[in-house]
Amino acid sequence: MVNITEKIKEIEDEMRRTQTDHHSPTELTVHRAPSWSIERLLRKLARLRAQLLEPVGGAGSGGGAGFDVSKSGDARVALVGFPSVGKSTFLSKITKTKSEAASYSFTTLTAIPGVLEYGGAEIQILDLPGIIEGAAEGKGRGRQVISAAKTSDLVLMILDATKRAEQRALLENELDAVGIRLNKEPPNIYLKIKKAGGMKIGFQTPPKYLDEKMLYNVLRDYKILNCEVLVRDEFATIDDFIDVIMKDHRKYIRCLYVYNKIDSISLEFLDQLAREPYTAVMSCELDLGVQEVVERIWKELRLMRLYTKRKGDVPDFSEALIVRQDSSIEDVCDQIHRTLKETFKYAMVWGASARHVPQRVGLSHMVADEDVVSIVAK
Ligand SMILES: Nc1nc2c(ncn2[C@@H]2O[C@H](COP(=O)(O)OP(=O)(O)OP(=O)(O)O)[C@@H](O)[C@H]2O)c(=O)[nH]1
Ligand SMILES: [K+]
Ligand SMILES: [Mg+2]
Repeated sequence: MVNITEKIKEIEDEMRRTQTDHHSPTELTVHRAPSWSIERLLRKLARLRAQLLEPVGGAGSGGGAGFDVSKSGDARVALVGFPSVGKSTFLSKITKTKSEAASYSFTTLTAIPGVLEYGGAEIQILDLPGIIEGAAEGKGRGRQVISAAKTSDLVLMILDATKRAEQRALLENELDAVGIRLNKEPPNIYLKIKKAGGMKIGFQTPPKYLDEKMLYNVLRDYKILNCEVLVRDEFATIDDFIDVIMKDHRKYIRCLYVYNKIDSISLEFLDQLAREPYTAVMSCELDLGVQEVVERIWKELRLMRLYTKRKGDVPDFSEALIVRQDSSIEDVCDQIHRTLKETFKYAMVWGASARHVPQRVGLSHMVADEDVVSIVAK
């Protein structure tokens, strides 16, 4: 068998020759459309690199495991997208890690972690191989990529603003197929499986898309014969109900759609993209909007930075304590130490959550971003 890596090298050499043959140095602008022969070589290269991604033993044997990269920092963000949309370029821009970027597809063959430092927080950014249609069924490293996405706190779906609009829905379908629900809350349906007593099905408000018979049939399909169901959402669908039954295999993750390469689209189209929900636009090449995307990442992660202060000392602004939004002093205690709550007497709070500064508060007080907190123990 001919070595794929050698073949790839041959094509890369040929591309280099073609490029220097056809263009004088002054013509070498970034936005130049590739010539026909270059395009052919790029396609060939992508095909070969896709073979490198195929799991040994054929498609589908890649299994459900992600890449062997341990989680670190305060949160994990996965860069998911089709090949060559600029995932690696973005990682190299916002972290100190350099991930190889090139004009051919499947440049990245494994998960490359980088650390984004944001106001004292450390966010792990995972650059991943590009995925293609059929990824959920195990095409390429698709399964592995999707598993990595499943472990993240935020999916950053990187899209190429110059490519057709369907790319977004195609990717969403791939993630949906393995139980990832983007920007969705778990359905508001109560289900308790029991040992006996038959099915008890109730609706809090008259349902629009469901009835008792439909739920009964689904439950029977899943061999759940004894249970209690209360549908609290009048707009719940059968798919929502199945998600509740399959809740151990569902993951609700926030997603930010990021259109890259806006340097190559019209202003009108840019304006249209930027208005879509959960969407940001950027050009890594021209360094446009990149910092805004970083800020959106921080916002979507819904984290807060707190600073601690010892009695009589100045606050320690060198190291932030990272907690989820909607955290109380009790959550803060748990974050600092497992048993701190037991000796907790009161806390002093400076900042946006304090009615007057400082405010003396108890465990149930809700903190705000950039508050300074001093815990006083018994
Ligand atoms: N015009 C333009 N090109 C860009 C931009 N960002 C990245 N590129 C180019 O897009 C190509 C692909 O970039 P990569 O960072 O390798 O893309 P990727 O998504 O990591 O690709 P794979 O790892 O192969 O999936 C490279 O030639 C980049 O120089 C941008 O903002 N505008
Ligand atoms: K690439
Ligand atoms: Mg890459």
